[in-house]
Amino acid sequence: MGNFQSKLVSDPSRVGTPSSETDKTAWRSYDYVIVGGGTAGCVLASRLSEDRGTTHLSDPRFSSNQGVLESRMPLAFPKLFFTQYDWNYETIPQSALNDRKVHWPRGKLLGGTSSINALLHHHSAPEDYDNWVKLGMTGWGYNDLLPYFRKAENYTPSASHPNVDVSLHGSSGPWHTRQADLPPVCYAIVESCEKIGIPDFNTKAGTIGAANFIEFVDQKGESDSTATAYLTPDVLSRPNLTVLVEMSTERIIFSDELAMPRAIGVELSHAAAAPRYRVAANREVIVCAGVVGTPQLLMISGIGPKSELERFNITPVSVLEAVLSRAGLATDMHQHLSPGAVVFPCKPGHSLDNLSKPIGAAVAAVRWLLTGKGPMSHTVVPGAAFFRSDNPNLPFGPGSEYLVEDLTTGPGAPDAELTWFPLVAHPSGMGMMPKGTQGITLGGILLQPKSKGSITLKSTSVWEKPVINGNYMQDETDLNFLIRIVYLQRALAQTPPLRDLLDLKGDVADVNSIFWPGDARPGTLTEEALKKWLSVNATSAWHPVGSARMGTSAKDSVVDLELRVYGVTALRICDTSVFPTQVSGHPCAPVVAIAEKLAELIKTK
Ligand SMILES: Cc1cc2nc3c(=O)[nH]c(=O)nc-3n(C[C@H](O)[C@H](O)[C@H](O)COP(=O)(O)OP(=O)(O)OC[C@H]3O[C@@H](n4cnc5c(N)ncnc54)[C@H](O)[C@@H]3O)c2cc1C
Repeated sequence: MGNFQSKLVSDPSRVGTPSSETDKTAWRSYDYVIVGGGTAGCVLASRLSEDRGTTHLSDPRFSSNQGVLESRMPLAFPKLFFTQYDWNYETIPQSALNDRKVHWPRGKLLGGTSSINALLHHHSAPEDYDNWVKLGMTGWGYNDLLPYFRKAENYTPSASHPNVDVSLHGSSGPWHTRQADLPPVCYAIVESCEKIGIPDFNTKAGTIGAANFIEFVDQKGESDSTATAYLTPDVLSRPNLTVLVEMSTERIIFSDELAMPRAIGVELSHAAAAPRYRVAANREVIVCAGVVGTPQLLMISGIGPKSELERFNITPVSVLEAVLSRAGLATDMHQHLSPGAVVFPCKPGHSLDNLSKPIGAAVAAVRWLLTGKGPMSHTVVPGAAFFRSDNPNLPFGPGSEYLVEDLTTGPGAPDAELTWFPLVAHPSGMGMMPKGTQGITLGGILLQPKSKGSITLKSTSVWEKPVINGNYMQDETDLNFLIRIVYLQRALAQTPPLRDLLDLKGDVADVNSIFWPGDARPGTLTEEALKKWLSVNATSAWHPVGSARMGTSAKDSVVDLELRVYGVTALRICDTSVFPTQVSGHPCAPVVAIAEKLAELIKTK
């Protein structure tokens, strides 16, 4: 479409037709209308516009990723939390988490959550996808997706990481990945992991293992979101691509003239009370609004569970019970849960805690600006160990007494992850601690929790956030997993070479100290105290998926195997909401691979 000089368009009158115009043939039209310029949306916009099909991409309010320094400086991503670039969702009070509301950050700028995330490039376990095939999703196994993981990626090997199996990585895709130079403590942790029985995970030996991550950071040391990777100046200058910003899609419009409703366009606006504009989709509307935005928009547009549509008097277009809603019920939104940050004191010179001093941060920032190197050029959570909580050879200590179920996707897949931060992280993992404190932090992720969450409409307006219920730790097995993770963290800290860098005294008796339970006095580490600590510190690990899942039947899923929404035509979904089940790792590279696969599928039809 169009001859826009501006690469990002924020004036809806230039791209749409006022909603007062009822003659659909008069609406401005595009071949594809992509709702949501997030992680998956940017991939689709870029790939679909390669062949000059017409693409229109929309993203709400806070427009460009350009000029947002914290989105380009790898270590700085937590600084975007609670800002205008974060949707700032939160759950309702969680009874098992001391009635706390849990923050759910989501990116509100081009690139979506890939513009505010921790930059970890991880495929998750092959069995996760092979399990999708077992559930009937032919064509979505690991070997089906691997070419798309590779197609997206432009990996630069590093002499300091010779174990990486490069056959699993692409070398000519748009998305730059690499390994960073990290503080020595990060390598010491990997060595200690090997000593307790968790080997390197970057090899063909499998996804159970420990390593410092490959990060989506380019050769200049800058974060590479899908916006910077896929919407380059060249792509943005394509005459057939219009990227619309500072706006929300308020609803999908369907034609009622056919036997099966057809998505014919969307309605957009700047603000709840602003004028509305319509754009028509000649071929398809593709919703990429993310795990919260997608089910919300579907329900508001008439696609969702009968009871939820009735509750808000929404005219049904397609009744699909699997769109997440159902107030108060645990449905199938998969998520990840973290026990919280366990901090261990360390000897001087081994952590990045100098960055908590303004002068230390300023020197590091200037170094990064001038050279692209130094601590600002890598993520704050650079490595992890993936393991099975039922591995009898791991030193869970007293944690072994807490029973866990096998909820993994296969014998080679992990159910838990132990992460590390080379500094003292705030208890919620998002900030720096008081001056003078030196330490390293071990985090953790329960990868396959038994408790599932739900999303419910609050109103019929996209301008009002929906109700999110994480439903965390409603099943005791989830609590038991977290207890095992904490005991494994303590065992790791006691293992050289990590132990030699730490300053452990084992005498912290105050359960409110940042060094409890990491350096706890043994007698204080009672079951009651640890469970209380977990209820106060456990939090979301930022990976909800599956709120509009793929499946073989409209009875228990929302999209078919080509990501087409059941019960309507010309409407697809492509984002983490379509994951049929949770992956036992990090979902950003998987959703990019899914978007690459869908783009090819659409282009070759
Ligand atoms: C803090 C944090 C750290 C993370 N770290 C990692 C990591 O290191 N590695 C990893 O693999 N995963 C990580 N994740 C998870 C991962 O980033 C996300 O799962 C993934 O990026 C989600 O992609 P998506 O396409 O589903 O949605 P998003 O990227 O969130 O995109 C959705 C887009 O839709 C837009 N939108 C919503 N509603 C509307 C509407 N009505 N109209 C128009 N646009 C709309 C949003 O603004 C957004 O741009 C992290 C997540 C968080 C929050």
